[in-house]
Amino acid sequence: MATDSWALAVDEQEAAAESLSNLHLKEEKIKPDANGAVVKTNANAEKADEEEKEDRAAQSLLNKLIRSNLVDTTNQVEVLQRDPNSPLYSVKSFEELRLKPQLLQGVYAMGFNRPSKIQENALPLMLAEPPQNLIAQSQSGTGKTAAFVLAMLSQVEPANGYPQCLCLSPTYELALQTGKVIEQMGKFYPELKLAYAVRGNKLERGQKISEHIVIGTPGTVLDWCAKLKFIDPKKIKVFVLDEADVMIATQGHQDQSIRIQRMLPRNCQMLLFSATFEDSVWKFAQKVVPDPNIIKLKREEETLDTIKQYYVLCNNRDEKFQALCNLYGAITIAQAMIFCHTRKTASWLAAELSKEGHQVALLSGEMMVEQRAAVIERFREGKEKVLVTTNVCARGIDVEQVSVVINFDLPVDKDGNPDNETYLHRIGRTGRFGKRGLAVNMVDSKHSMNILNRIQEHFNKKIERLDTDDLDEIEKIAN
Ligand SMILES: Nc1ncnc2c1ncn2[C@@H]1O[C@H](COP(=O)(O)OP(=O)(O)OP(=O)(O)O)[C@@H](O)[C@H]1O
Repeated sequence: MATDSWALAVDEQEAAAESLSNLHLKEEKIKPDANGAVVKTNANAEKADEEEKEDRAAQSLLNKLIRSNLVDTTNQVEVLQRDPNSPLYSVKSFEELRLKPQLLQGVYAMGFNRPSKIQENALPLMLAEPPQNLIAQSQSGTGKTAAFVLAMLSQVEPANGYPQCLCLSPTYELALQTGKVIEQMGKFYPELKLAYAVRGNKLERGQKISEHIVIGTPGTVLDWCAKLKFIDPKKIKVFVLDEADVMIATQGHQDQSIRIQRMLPRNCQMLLFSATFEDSVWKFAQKVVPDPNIIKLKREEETLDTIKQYYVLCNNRDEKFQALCNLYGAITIAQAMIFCHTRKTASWLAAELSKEGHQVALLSGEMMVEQRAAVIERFREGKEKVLVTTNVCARGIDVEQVSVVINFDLPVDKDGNPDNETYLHRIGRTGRFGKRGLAVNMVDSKHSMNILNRIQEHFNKKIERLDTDDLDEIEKIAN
């Protein structure tokens, strides 16, 4: 039991450290805005909330930085119309939307041939006359940002030199990412101007903003609307709340967003987007989007059906390392990801593997988000065949071509129970990428054997024992 609680303590410590490093990441780069809205540097205060918030924002940014394609899905979009009697429009081409020619040109220049699943339904709703309110949820990468950017760009009247669209993002970095999409899509629309309401962007008092679209974080946007009056909120026609799930995990952002929303005119179009839809997100969404249409796109389900699962019985960490070395030739036929419980173990393991002459990449929470994105990018390009990482750091990252997963430590939650969801996400495959895969779990104590058994029971899928001293067996799994 002592080792279990030790492992737990380490896990918690590491998870906290991962998140704290994200705090540093922000502190180094950015100072809090006048409203103090950004990051509390006193990490002990409101610890849990802050960690969660920083973690989610960092994950979201990381996914954006490494994504090169639309995440496609075979699931159907669920649409709940405010007026169930009105016809349900969906479009299969961008032409059907009768966009301004400059915008259509921008869309095609981005390489979009046809609307994504969520865009098929969301775009006609958002571009309808009169404009409709919308709450939309679908996983990251399904085309939400592109959808609302197109909606904002369509509504702007460039002759009016004042802000007409307002978009809230949870962090400075995420605001910049969305700004980039606006700039790309509006490339052939040069008269259209964009302003960033983020800390550090100081304007002279008494000034009015002439840009048509303002994108920023809630604290600064609230200042610009209420205290400094750079923006006249009464003239806003489209209000977008992006990454609502990340937003509400951030202390203060929910209240600030609501205060901004209350300043907008009644006929302003309200749009809210989120990758997930927990109760708290839903409650928030209802507060800021009156009379909404609702669009949901379920995540593609992952299964363990095409995965060969094994476990290796060891007595300690060194034996696990030895087993891994025995397996190394077999697993590096493809690309492999190795998951560790803590950062310390991940660094140790990467160093030991390097000493053995193996070329491995290490993805760690200590790195800045951009550095992490670079590591993943190199791995995706196949520059390294093995990526060593921790659960916290790699949560929510999709590296599709990985067909071998090694759980150097089994995934457990904060209470020390099996983390089945993480196990499935690490190892499972969606129908679309229905490739075969291989998972090897390292077990080094009674406790971890118990975790493994519970995982096995949960999924009702047998995990076979593998003897890594037996070369024939190793050969068998590699094929
Ligand atoms: N219709 C489309 N056709 C092809 N690619 C698209 C289309 N719409 C968006 N994309 C691309 O797909 C990727 C994901 O799109 P987008 O960022 O809009 O998704 P998202 O749902 O907003 O993700 P996140 O929740 O992470 O912000 C981007 O690289 C984007 O350029």
